[in-house]
Parts: sequence; C-alpha cells; structure tokens
Amino acid sequence: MKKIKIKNLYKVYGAHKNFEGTRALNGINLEIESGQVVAIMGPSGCGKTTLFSMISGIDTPTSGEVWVKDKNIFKMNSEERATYRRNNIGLIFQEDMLIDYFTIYENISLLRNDTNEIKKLSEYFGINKFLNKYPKELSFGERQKVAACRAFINNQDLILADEPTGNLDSNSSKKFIEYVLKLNNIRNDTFLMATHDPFVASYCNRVVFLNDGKIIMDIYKKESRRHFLDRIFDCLVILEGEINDMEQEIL
Ligand SMILES: Nc1ncnc2c1ncn2[C@@H]1O[C@H](COP(=O)(O)OP(=O)(O)OP(=O)(O)O)[C@@H](O)[C@H]1O
Repeated sequence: MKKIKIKNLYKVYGAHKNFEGTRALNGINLEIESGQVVAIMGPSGCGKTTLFSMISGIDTPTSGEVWVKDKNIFKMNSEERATYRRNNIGLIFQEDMLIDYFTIYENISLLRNDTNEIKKLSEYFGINKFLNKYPKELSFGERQKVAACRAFINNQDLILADEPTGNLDSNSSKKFIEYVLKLNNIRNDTFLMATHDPFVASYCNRVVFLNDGKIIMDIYKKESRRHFLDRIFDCLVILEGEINDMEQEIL
C-alpha cells in the first residue's frame, strides 16, 4: 500500500513583487510504501526540513499535493490537519525538544498517558531507569531515546525524524538508529529520516537524494548494509559534482 504520495510539490518562501522568492521545493514527486524506512540526504538548504513540514502539514505548499493514507492533507482545514498530525505522525528532531522541568515520564506522557505503553517503550529503549529523572540529568544519546519514545507513544505509524542523530557521537548514533529501526520492524511504521550521515542512512531500505529542491537520485538497498554504504558514498560524490557545477554556473 502507498503510504505517502507527493505530486508536483513546490514551496517558494518570501516571494513578493520585487523578489521571486526562495524555491525550497522545486517539483517533488515521491511515493513511499507503508513500512518503508527512507533516508533523505542532500546538502544544507536542499529542502529536507521543508519537505517534512509539508508531509506533516505544519506548513502549506505553494502548489502540489501530499496524500497520506489516501487523504489529500491540504484539502483538510487547519483543525482537521492538526488532528491528522496528532494522530498519525511522530516527530523526532535534532534537538530533542524535551521540557526541562518535566520528568522523563511526564515528557513521554504528554501526548498519551498510558503507563503500560510508557513502561514497554522505555524498557525497549533502555531508558526505564530514568523515568523519574529530569532531562538535564541525561546524556544527549539518552535524551534522544526519550524523544523517540515520545514519537512512538501515540501509535503514530508515520515517523518523521529530522537529523535525529545530528548531536550524537558515532557510537550513540549507531545505537539510536538500531533501536529505532528494530522497533520499526516490529510495528511496521513508515519511517522518514533526514540525515547528513551516510552511515546512519545505510541502515534504511531506501535513500532519496535532494539537491536544490529536486530529487536527483533514489536508491534501494538490495545488498548488505556495508555495500549499500559504498553505493551511498558513490551517490554523494555525484551530488558533490552537481553542487560544484551549480557553483561554477553562479560564478
Ligand atoms: N521560513 C523560511 N523563509 C524563507 N526561506 C526559508 C524558510 N525556511 C527555509 N528557507 C529556505 O529554503 C531552503 C530549504 O531550507 P530547508 O531548511 O528545507 O533545507 P534543509 O535541507 O533542511 O537544510 P539543513 O540540512 O541545513 O537543515 C533554504 O534555502 C532555506 O534558506
């Protein structure tokens, strides 16, 4: 089943009569199957965060359509869209967005206060011993696992993670992504992750490369993670070539 269908999506920021604006998304067409684990890669400013804010309905596109589970989310009014977001989407950001004066338990329970589910998820992520502590008492890696628990708590089946390992060292990144993907396998959620890290991307089944608001490559894992990582590096070399060409054109 198609989980997400994006058709001809454009987002232009800040256009007015003397300025044509910034084209953050420049005609994106993308389909994602239910249960797929997809990394979105590309240089800073290529449109990854903008794409996520369109899929989550946080912001509206200039033109184009986003269908999630057979619903065109920009045909909903803003109230319906807020309900859609709350019930369907789990968000994980680079900054964990935990509330410092709430305990870890309270932070996770904000969306759904289900003691059994919180116990299960926090045990799964190995943070159950921290439930009565405060975010400041945890390491970055531990805090990011709390953020993941919060994203999964409401049984959302679409998780959007924007640079979730951006603040973690390589060992914590590896542990974080392994935990998230193992859980994802059990629940068959659809997982989209923006990342600059090829190693983290190599854990996904598919990597979509963006440049300048467009999809320029889209690859699927058919081999071992190690070999997929090599292929991701090859794509990054091609991407770098494109960026250099664009810079030459501007000069
Ligand atoms: N609210 C905004 N107003 C104006 N321009 C914006 C806005 N948000 C993003 N942009 C511009 O749109 C383009 C895409 O930005 P976006 O944040 O989606 O990129 P990104 O790939 O997520 O970058 P990064 O990897 O640095 O987070 C950039 O040129 C950015 O400057």
